[in-house]
Amino acid sequence: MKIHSLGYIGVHSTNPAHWSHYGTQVLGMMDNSETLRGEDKECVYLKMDDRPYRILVEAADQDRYAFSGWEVAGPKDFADAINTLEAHDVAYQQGSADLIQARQVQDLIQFADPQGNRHELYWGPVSDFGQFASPVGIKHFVTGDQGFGHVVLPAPDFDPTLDFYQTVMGFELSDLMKVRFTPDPEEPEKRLYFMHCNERHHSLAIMEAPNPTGCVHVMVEVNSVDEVGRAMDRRAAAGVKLTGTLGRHANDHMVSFYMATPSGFMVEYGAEGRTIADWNKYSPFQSTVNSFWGHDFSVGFE
Ligand SMILES: Cc1ccc(O)c(O)c1CC[C@@H]1C(=O)CC[C@]2(C)C(=O)CC[C@@H]12
Ligand SMILES: [Fe+2]
Repeated sequence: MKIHSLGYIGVHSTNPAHWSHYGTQVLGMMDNSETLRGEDKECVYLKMDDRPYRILVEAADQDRYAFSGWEVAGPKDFADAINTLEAHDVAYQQGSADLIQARQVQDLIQFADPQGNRHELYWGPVSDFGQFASPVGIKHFVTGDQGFGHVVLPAPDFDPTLDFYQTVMGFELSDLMKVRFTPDPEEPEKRLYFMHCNERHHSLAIMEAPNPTGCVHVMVEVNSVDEVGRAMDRRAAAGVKLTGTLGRHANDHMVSFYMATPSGFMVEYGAEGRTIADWNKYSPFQSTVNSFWGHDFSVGFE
């Protein structure tokens, strides 16, 4: 299947109002819930560009990442995607009219990867082209054809999950890492595979470790390093936990830091990520370091 981009993410929250405050005052997005909320008076829609929303927060009895929404470019790619799922015996659910209305798309299906990570696939987002006006003065998030950003999902059952993303969903490998989480040399290395579906270096990564929050992190990208610095200040002012210090990644060249979200997983807030215009000229590598500099994750365990 041919995926255009990561369109939106869904999170579950025991208190969606926390996400409204976090989304507007820390992330710097707009709360577009008043316009989009239907019957569900609790859910929060966060807007970061000309789309009506890119983060959807649903009230639930658990704080966790809920689903990734993948966009395909039109009805033909949508039909092709369904054929591919059927050919691989992947169970999927057709979205109801109510769900399609709530998501503001033309058509939508839901399915899970072999690990149980939930996905939605849709085409034709509804847009009123309402301008993005950040409550904290961010010029713009880097989205468009590169999509929302990226998501890192847990995949302790690594091989079938990797195969699903590459063979069924059509992601291609950007690069990979083998990570040791403990100093114990007996402990086998865990794989971390970065994959792409457009010019963004990676829209998806899978990590060979469980995560009770349903997600390792999601990344959003702003237009300048100064904007990352201002987000660091807002993070500190709001008393949000820093989980990874500022650094520049070796693979996608992103300058970013990591912090907690109200639903347990982390958000990576970055700028200056590179794009790959021609993947035919690119060759995947294995990196042995996270970053050229920075990105100390030990602060998250303090
Ligand atoms: C290494 C790397 C490259 C590009 C990225 O966008 C990116 O997020 C990362 C770091 C991924 C990852 C993490 O999020 C949590 C802590 C991790 C698991 C590590 O301990 C190594 C890689 C880290
Ligand atoms: Fe990341």
